[in-house]
Amino acid sequence: MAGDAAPLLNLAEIDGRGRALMAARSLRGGQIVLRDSPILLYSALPFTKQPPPSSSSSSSSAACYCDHCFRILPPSSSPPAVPCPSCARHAFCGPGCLSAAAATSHTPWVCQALSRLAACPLLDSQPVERHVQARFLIAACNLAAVSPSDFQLLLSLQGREAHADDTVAAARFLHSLLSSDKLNAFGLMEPVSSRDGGEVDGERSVRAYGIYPRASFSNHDCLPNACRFDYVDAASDGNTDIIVRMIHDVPQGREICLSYFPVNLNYVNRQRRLMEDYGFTCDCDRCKVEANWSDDENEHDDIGEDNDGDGKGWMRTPMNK
Ligand SMILES: C[S@@+](CC[C@H](N)C(=O)[O-])C[C@H]1O[C@@H](n2cnc3c(N)ncnc32)[C@H](O)[C@@H]1O
Repeated sequence: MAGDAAPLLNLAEIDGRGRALMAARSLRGGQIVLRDSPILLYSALPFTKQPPPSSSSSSSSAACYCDHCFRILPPSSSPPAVPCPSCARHAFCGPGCLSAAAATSHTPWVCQALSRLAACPLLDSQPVERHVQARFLIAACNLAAVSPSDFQLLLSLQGREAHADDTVAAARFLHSLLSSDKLNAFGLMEPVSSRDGGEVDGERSVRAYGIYPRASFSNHDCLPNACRFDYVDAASDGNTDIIVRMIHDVPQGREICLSYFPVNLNYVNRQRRLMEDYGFTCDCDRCKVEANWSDDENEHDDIGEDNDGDGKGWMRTPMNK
């Protein structure tokens, strides 16, 4: 992409689909075509009234994550996790993440905002999705303060520039931020073994969401030609980058698509999810075929395992994507 001497991907505008990633030259199956770093990361976990159990004393089977790099904190971590000195609610995998967080993702303002929200009695009646949206808004407002250029980039993903001069602009701004959360976030999945075998309601759950400015341009296809991977727990110093790898060869000029959820969903569930979460009807080659299947065939249970994951399921691993 941008900045490479001979880019593998370029950006194009496609009628009815908006911006899209295209193969700038022929690409091979297995080839890594994009590495991307997040401009924003936020926890996917609901707020709880109690501080999370400390990593050394926990007997809970639920996993705890570093609140900066989102690596798993092992139950008896050595060296132990470092709690935030102000709130003690948030923990970091080491002094490096603690000091990086204090300057970026867990500034004193974020710390106070999260603590106030956690103490808010109204929160109990809210669905997890609202908790996550609140986390996103706090992280996004903080980004505006700590990295205005990344904040502008975040807004540009929704095709809007920031105008904070009047009420309408402010409302648009908030709307665009919340849409951005829904449309552009990639889920970093919990490890397979962290909760009851890693499956919640049949799908792996998400530990954190990230906004990846270049990968965000990937459109959806129910039979994708690329998939994305993360390696959050693999690096000893934390790694929240994602990579996009080709599933098979494609010629120059072909659009590069991910699936926004597990590919094993049936036609009806895929269409429902795409309309509810992303606001479009999919007319990919697979949907054209499956649209003609009998009701019986289309309403069978989704089959197989969620074999990768991104909250939006597996291939694209943006929000739930
Ligand atoms: C993460 S964004 C992808 C980039 C987007 N096209 C853009 O211009 O910013 C997701 C949005 O892209 C559009 N989109 C993605 N896949 C599509 C598809 N297969 N058909 C139509 N629109 C699609 C939808 O508007 C969706 O909400």
